[in-house]
Amino acid sequence: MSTRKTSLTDKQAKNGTSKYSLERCASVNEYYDVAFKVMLLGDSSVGKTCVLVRFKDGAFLGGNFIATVGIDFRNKVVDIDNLKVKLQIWDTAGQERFRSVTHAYYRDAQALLLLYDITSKLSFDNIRAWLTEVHEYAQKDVVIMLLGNKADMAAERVVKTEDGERLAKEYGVPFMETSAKTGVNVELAFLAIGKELKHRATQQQNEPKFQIHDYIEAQKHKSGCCGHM
Ligand SMILES: Nc1nc2c(ncn2[C@@H]2O[C@H](COP(=O)(O)OP(=O)(O)OP(=O)(O)O)[C@@H](O)[C@H]2O)c(=O)[nH]1
Repeated sequence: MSTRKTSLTDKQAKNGTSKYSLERCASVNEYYDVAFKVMLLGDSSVGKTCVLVRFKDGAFLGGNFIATVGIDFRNKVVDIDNLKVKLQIWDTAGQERFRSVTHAYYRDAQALLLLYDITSKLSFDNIRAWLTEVHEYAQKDVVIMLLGNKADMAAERVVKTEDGERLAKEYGVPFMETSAKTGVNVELAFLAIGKELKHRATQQQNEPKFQIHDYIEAQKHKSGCCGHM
């Protein structure tokens, strides 16, 4: 596996923290009922690593940008409907030169979070190319969610929320804007994916199908947030 598990550690080191390896060991034996693999995809610097760190640790990796090399992963166990669900989250390098490495992991993923940066038109335009790759390499029934990240950077925004919504609708995937910096919608994105996967895995025949779009909208209203920031 041509991974460099130090990629995040480098980022952490830049930020003066080094707790990751300890956490990883501590979580090895954490109890769970069911496990799913989730992959983060999108252009380099859209914020994949930061979104993952926000979800895992509730922290923001600010400072200098250090690109992920190859692929890295983190686990988090979350409670979903009284079940311990382990999300094994693969953080891929967005840079073109690592594409062949990441292709090898697509087929094992049960869900894909596809990110763009709301301050980068190019990263948004490239989403179609990412979706083409997804259709080529991923499982047919993979769960996909589109995330417009860096929603805190309102002054630099170049991609409108409606454009993200329109694209998501075109591909029939759920959408929300997130911020790894403020944390907005990050947990919701992972929990919605976890719920969808858990329902798929445990659903009884006569049970109503879980509606991920409805769940996301209901949670946004519950939190009193517009859901776009
Ligand atoms: N303001 C703001 N900055 C962010 C946010 N998310 C990420 N960043 C910054 O964007 C830069 C890139 O973030 P990363 O998470 O390393 O990007 P990546 O998508 O993992 O990049 P690759 O590893 O090259 O694929 C860093 O400087 C982060 O601090 C966000 O939500 N808001």
